[in-house]
Amino acid sequence: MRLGYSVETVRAAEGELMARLPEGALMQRAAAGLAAAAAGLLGRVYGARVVLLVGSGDNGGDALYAGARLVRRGAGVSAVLITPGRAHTAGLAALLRAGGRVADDPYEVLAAADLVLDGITGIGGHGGLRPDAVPLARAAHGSGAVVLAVDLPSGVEADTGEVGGEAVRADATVTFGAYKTGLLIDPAREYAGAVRLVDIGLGPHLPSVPELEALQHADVAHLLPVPAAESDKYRRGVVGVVAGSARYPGAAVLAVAGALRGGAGAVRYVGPGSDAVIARFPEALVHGWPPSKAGRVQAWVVGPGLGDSPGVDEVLDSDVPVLVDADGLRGLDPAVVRARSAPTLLTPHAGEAAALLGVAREEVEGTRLASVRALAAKYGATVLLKGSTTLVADPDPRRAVRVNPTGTSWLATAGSGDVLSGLTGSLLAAGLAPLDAGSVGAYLHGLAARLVSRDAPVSAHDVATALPQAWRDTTTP
Ligand SMILES: NC(=O)C1=CN([C@@H]2O[C@H](COP(=O)(O)OP(=O)(O)OC[C@H]3O[C@@H](n4cnc5c(N)ncnc54)[C@H](OP(=O)(O)O)[C@@H]3O)[C@@H](O)[C@H]2O)[C@@H](O)CC1
Ligand SMILES: [K+]
Repeated sequence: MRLGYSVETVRAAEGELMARLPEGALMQRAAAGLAAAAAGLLGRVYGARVVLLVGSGDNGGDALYAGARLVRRGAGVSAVLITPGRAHTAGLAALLRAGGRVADDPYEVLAAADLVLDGITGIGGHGGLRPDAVPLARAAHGSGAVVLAVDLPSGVEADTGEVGGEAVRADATVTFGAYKTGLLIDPAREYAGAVRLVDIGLGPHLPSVPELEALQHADVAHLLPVPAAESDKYRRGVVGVVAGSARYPGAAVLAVAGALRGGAGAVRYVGPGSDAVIARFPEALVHGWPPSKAGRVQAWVVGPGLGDSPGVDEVLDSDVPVLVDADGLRGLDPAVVRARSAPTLLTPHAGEAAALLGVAREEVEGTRLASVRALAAKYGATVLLKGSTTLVADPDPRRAVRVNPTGTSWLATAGSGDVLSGLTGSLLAAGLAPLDAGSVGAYLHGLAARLVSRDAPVSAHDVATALPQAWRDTTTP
């Protein structure tokens, strides 16, 4: 599991650790890790041209000390001081002592740089880059040099992943002690490039529950349902799907395609897409209206391609977990969801989430973490917010929000959400808790898309077909 922490949590842990160490020791650990990563990116340090963008805080201090280490290995290092006279005093002295220099013309050194260390702001920065830093960040980006962000790309919000104004676009980021939540969430995640964590000994001082969790293969393998020897299809779980309409029969087929590959022992389908479903999947059990007469299920999926067809009220009336997606979310009443005796999992994209919250879509896209938490609180439900970084929030605000690391922009394709609904509903029926079902579903779905896409467009059908391979990949050590 990759864990993300808020600035407040990181600062508290740093404070505890710093109290036990000699002054400056923590910054030296950070600078050593940063210099090693910089050397790795450069390949050959001797003779390389390195530029440090140095802000007025400790983030600039890290860059200056790392710069001093690179000078000692033969690099030519120039510091660009964003606010001259306010750079980290001891760090600047160390750089100059080692043989580094302060740049006379920032744009000249940037144009010739092999590597730029972005030490303008770290966890102390707010509100995007200030105007004096903006042209320098742009020049770094346009220079052809590798841009390595110190702790965070300067200008992104460390806690939320929001990017309020301009920010540094990094090729890679070295972050200290713990992932900051913003590094795992778009849009900031995109600005960070490849993120490497440098251990500075913070671990024992961090709380056991982070703000954010990203599952990795081993976590998913641990959560996936495995049938016992004596399992029959009913014990493995039966998932019911209410989806599709005369207008969108394909949504029914795709939701069932996902459900058949999510570990449940059987899939029941109820709705106007029966003919299409049975023609494609003879193994599905199709039933006439209403869902309550379809026989026992352990979880329902309702909504994909439903149009104005009924189904949501009937399914929410049941006493088993329900996943509500797409058309099922339209006008969904929080009181009805809150009154349910079994868990509910909502799976909106940003537009649907915006409608449920009564805000603009852009607001949800720019504040994904706050939005998913707000929806989970409003509905008393688990919420999976689909998008460039899919987030899953539990209704209990003390639980960490899960962030999906396997997404790919090729997944933004018609019908892929229907596959995800079916898959995740199937995991619910197989007995996973909603937070686990949502995060494991998103993980497998993203991985399946990557497997079939390999940087080319994919169809939702392809994604469903690749799910068994994604499952196998996560469970094969
Ligand atoms: N604590 C530790 O143990 C360790 C911390 N470490 C490192 O320290 C970093 C945190 O350092 P920090 O707290 O000094 O804040 P930091 O991110 O440098 O920025 C604050 C300065 O930036 C300025 N500024 C603010 N907004 C701005 C903007 N939009 N655009 C431009 N400038 C802006 C603001 O200026 P002011 O408002 O005062 O004018 C203020 O002076 C952390 O990320 C990690 O790298 C590591 O060494 C490991 C040990
Ligand atoms: K930075």
